[in-house]
Amino acid sequence: MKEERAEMEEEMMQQLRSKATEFLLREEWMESIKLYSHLVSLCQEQLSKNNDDSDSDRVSKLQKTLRLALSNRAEARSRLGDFSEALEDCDRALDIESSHFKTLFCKGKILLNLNRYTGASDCFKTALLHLQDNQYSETLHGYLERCKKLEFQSRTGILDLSDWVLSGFQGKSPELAEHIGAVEIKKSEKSGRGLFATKDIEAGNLLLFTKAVATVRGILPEPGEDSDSHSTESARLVLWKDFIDKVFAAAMRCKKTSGLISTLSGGEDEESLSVPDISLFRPETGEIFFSDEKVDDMGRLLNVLDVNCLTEDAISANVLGKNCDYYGVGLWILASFINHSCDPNARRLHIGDHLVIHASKDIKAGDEITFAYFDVFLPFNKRREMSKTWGFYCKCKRCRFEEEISSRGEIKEIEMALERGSDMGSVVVRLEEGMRRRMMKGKEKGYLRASYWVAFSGAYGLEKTMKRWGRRIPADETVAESVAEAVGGDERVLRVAIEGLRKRGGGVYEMERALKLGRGVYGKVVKKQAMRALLEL
Ligand SMILES: C[S@@+](CC[C@H](N)C(=O)[O-])C[C@H]1O[C@@H](n2cnc3c(N)ncnc32)[C@H](O)[C@@H]1O
Repeated sequence: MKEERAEMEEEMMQQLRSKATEFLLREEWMESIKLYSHLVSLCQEQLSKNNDDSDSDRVSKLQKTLRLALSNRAEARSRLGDFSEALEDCDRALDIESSHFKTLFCKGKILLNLNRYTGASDCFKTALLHLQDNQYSETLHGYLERCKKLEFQSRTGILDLSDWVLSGFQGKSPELAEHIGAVEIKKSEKSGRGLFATKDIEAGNLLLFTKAVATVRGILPEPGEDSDSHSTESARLVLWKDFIDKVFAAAMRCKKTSGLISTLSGGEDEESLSVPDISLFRPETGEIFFSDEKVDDMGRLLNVLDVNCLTEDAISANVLGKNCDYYGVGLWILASFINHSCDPNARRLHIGDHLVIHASKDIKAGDEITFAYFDVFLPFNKRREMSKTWGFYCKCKRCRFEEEISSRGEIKEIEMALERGSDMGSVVVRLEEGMRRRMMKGKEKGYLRASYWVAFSGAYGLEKTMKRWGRRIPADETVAESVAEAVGGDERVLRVAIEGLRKRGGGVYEMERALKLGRGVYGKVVKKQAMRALLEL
């Protein structure tokens, strides 16, 4: 009787196993997970019943089936991006057979996806030791190479995208690691928390690079002949809805993601928010217990996204590769702790779904890291309006200085001349002479030149204007450098500097100056030759 039942149970398990495998092979992951889960329960039930069974053959057969079910369920779960649960399955399968090739391979791929390069590498190495079929050898070596490259990037924060840039951004964007440099989260004098440097950082060096929780991209119709602002807005709303769904799904799939999202500001009283330890954001920190997870509160999630999302085409960002043709929005968790300044010391670069943040000026240990939320090449009053739409008043050094002088007659005259559409050359001359009279120096000059950048670029761009005013206007490269030193450069400043360089037929020294400006704008992500290609030099 007992034997008969055992036979029936065995047959049932066989059927389950072959059906589940069929779904797995057909890539019907959900169905196969369902059946493997059933098989796992049956095996566990049988094993507990056979605890004291003297039939060791049967116990070992059951263990084998359980190991197979766990290993295959891990594969299916990982294909759905359910990495935490897939990892648990792998560990359980490896507890049964620590050298099981398929499970080691699957676990390695999962750890690689979770940016845990050393753990992934260990799995691939152990899998190589237990390789029975040489056809996998090349694949495993390929994975080991990838782990090595990504671990180096992650540890050193050094990227070299030269080949990709020199190929004209052909193919997919390069695979990037997660890197958190010399930074920490602390209370900020601006509001709530901010990101701070823990070491001196040279301009161009990378502060962090990180993959988005989710991104969406699309082409927004330009308001014009074929569409109006209403259709642009509806297209944006469709993308936004898709984005919310993606963030929600990512948070539901991974407890760590959901916990980290819950540390972000939802625009409430920021002073009351706690300061999370930077180690929580490191990929090696696995599952974490968060006491106040609030991600299933849709209202709060929407507020968090509203406060923390970044658009790729912002003026303070550069986009490399094909994404620059799209409107893109994303959520990058650690970058969300960076506050705004009109006198920023960092910029961002978008590569695929990665955000790369670099120092756009030299940063001292203890300084707060800031980037611009909006265009800071605008006069003080315009910037104030912009920061108001973000719900704060910027009180950075530059704003404090410009607020103080904003009521002066000469500033008012310059603004009126700009409004009247006066000759840009005369506006620049008026500003430069005013600064000379007031004996302004260094950064103060850079601040005002950035604020009235439109006048400078307008003047440099018109031969007629330069003929008339040229002798009373400082050289384009001098202005570009003083602006970059004060508020960090951007592509517009670079363009003016490079145009000037071209006109003068630029020597080695001038070329070096342009490359230095380029490193401030793009960061040190390419070697010299590729930087020249980026700058079209
Ligand atoms: C992306 S979060 C930055 C991190 C935020 N301070 C925190 O504690 O989570 C954006 C919010 O920070 C605040 N913020 C950013 N820059 C600021 C600034 N310069 N002055 C005042 N508040 C600022 C605003 O409340 C803004 O909505």
